[in-house]
Amino acid sequence: MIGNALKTVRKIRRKSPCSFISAGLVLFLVCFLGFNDKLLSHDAWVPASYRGHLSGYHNRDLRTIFLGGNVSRLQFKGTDNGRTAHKLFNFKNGRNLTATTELNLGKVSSQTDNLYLTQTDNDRKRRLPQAIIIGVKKGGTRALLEFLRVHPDVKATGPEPHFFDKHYHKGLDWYRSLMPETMRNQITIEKTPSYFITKEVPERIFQMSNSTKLVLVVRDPVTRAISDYTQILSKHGKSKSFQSSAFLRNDTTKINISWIVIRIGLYVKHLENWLSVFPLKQIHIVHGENLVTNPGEEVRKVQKFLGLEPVITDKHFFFNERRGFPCIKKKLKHKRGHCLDESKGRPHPRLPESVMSALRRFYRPYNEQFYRMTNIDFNWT
Ligand SMILES: Nc1ncnc2c1ncn2[C@@H]1O[C@H](COP(=O)(O)OS(=O)(=O)O)[C@@H](OP(=O)(O)O)[C@H]1O
Repeated sequence: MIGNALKTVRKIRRKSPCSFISAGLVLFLVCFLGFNDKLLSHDAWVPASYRGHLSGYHNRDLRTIFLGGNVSRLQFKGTDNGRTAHKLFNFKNGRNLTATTELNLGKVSSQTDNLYLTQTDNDRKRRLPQAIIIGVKKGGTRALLEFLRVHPDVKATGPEPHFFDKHYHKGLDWYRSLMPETMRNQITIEKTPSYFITKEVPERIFQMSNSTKLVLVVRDPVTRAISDYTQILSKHGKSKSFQSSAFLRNDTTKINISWIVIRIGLYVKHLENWLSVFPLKQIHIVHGENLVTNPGEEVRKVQKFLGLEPVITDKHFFFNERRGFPCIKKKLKHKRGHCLDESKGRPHPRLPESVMSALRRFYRPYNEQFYRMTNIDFNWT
């Protein structure tokens, strides 16, 4: 039979080469499509809470599903009155499902539901950050980054890249190589608190992208300075006293502005430099004290500023009495959460009241200018 078939094929090729080529083409398409379909079906069933490449998550009753990523086929398997039921979505040319896309799953619903996903183009790659936490040192920048990281649409660098202040000569490709891989719908973010006080940084970030979203966490400059000094003590062991560095000739009315620990707290001066390049609306300011007492509120505002779904809510936070700080649950269903390490929230040395009031007096006019510049009253004493 095979011999006869081969003979017929040879006959057609001799007599009509065109129809032979067309037949071959049709055969190829059939094979390719069939094979392709098999490839698609090789994707595994995954739990509905799967967040992997698609950063998908579902709401409590599992009747709708929210996904991010480009998907060509999405199948939902669950139960309907005890019977297995399927719901299939076919997106012919792929569909970019954003975090707000709602797909109606109809009656398919149960706790054991599974998702079957096929992505056309996940477009995973390293991207330059669209958002940067620019400071301020000791303001609570690590806490904010760790909180934001819980959001499925946020990817962050671990260590501080220090690209725009220390490693600028290495170029943007070097900077990009430090970034985590992201999907198109995800936001890449990094934090380097020294950017805030480095003169050249705003212009350099603007050159990278003038739409970069900037986040600044500020904290009472007096406690910030003591926090900074505490870090110096912990790194260098016994150090000069706070007073001997902060005041000239031990005179509490003569503040040593050239000491970096004092200078960082002149927020208005540094912000002026940023506002010569970026409009204020592109800089979101986080209230550092409120980030400790009401993290849910501050994170909600940051999510809004970054154009993210308000995934992280008050429910994600719990207060750790021993640490005296809020910690975060990566998933609501988790019993335990993630607290920052012991280098955050160190006990501060107690300074004499005369030193404290001299510092408060010194910072007050700068703080008031800062409130006016930002239109926010931080109420620092
Ligand atoms: N949730 C939570 N857990 C722990 N610590 C918290 C938290 N929220 C804010 N903070 C405050 O963050 C301060 C450290 O700030 P930074 O992370 O910006 O420091 S650094 O510039 O990266 O060194 C750190 O300062 P110190 O208390 O002086 O150590 C904390 O007061």
